[in-house]
Amino acid sequence: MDYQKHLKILKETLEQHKITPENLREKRKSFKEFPKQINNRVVDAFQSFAPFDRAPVWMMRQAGRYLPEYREIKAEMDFFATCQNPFIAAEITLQPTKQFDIDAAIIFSDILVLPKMMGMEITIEEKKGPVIANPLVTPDDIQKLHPPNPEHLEHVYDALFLTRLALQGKCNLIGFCGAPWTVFAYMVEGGSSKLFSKVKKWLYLYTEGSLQVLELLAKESAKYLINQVKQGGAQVVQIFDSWAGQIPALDYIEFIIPSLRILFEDFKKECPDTPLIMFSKDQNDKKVIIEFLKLTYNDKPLVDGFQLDSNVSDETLIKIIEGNRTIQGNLEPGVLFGNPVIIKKRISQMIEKLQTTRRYIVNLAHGLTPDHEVEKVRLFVQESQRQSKLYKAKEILE
Ligand SMILES: Cc1c2[nH]c(c1CCC(=O)O)Cc1[nH]c(c(CCC(=O)O)c1C)Cc1[nH]c(c(CCC(=O)O)c1C)Cc1[nH]c(c(C)c1CCC(=O)O)C2
Repeated sequence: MDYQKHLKILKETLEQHKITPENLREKRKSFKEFPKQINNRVVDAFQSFAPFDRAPVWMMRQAGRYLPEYREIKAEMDFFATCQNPFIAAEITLQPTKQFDIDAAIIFSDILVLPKMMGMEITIEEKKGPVIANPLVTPDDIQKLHPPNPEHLEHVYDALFLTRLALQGKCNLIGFCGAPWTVFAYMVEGGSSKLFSKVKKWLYLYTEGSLQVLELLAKESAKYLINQVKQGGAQVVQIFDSWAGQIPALDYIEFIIPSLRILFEDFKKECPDTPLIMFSKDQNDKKVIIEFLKLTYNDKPLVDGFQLDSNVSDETLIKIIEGNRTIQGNLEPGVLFGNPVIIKKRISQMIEKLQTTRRYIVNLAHGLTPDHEVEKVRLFVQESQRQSKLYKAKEILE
């Protein structure tokens, strides 16, 4: 397949830097300095005193099937093939930055890329989502897992590098990985699940084996994120714990946070200045946030910001603000199915509530889905920026 014809946004960058499939790796490894950062709003949202005109805006799953230009590529390529081709992955990452005036690009990849490289056989099937052919059934299966061959993840760093070059400093670049618990849940359930009974059986019956896998994933995820920053040029990282809400806060604190702590600490030892955002979806209990706030390394926070879903309580919000951490979120993406009146109203309410802190990044409560409309997404971006500016101006007048 001639994938090169799909490289529309990236074309100019490739020509300018004379990058070809043959020399990409070598160019990246010998590269010195990325273009100067013109828009640093997302990184600045982690510093209380950075200059501020409005809150930054980006959206989870901003690259994906709701964009016709993504569907065009996807019609010809398998999902993991798009992730593994750094040119295509960079092109798809850039697509939403052409459509909307967003302040960050998040690298096009998937949380399942890492377990795929650790021995899990994963495909993404239409309508079903991820399907794993060799799930972990009993603790004996842990032997099937192996650390990823570092070579096999280089394509992700290549894609980040190409994207960072092409962005020309016009917005920040975010790297990511799945949280150990969520990745483990896929590895055991064999795909998406409603009940999560298999992974719960592991956690409560095969506890030792579960903790062993969680720790292995934590260590490998940290290395992966460090490389996304140091090799690829990611400026912020986010950890997606999509299934955090499947177990009670008590168990999350006892069984899950210790592995996250390993991940955070390993990462921060190598990348102390790169902001880290944690997304523990549907796990907004104040007790969990307090545990995260307690985690430090060299007296510096391990978690710099929290991606929040729409159910967050005022008590939890106050803890985060008092802890001087950044808030990201949290408009229910379903609101964007509504008419402009309700969309604008909900954005206004979100900003009134969350922009009370300088450390705020506008986002959704979870990802965009294939049924979102490009024009409504555009309205979200534009209206969030407009209202954020107005809110800031009002604050100055008061
Ligand atoms: C749980 C999870 C996964 N992947 C991810 C999560 C955590 C966030 C969340 O809770 O949504 C994270 C993810 N997946 C993808 C990104 C890319 C960057 C972005 O635009 O945000 C990110 C950040 C691309 C993708 N990952 C996937 C797609 C759809 C693949 C396709 O085009 O067919 C995309 C664009 C596949 C995937 N991958 C996964 C699922 C459940 C699916 C199927 C969902 C679907 O079909 O929409 C696992």
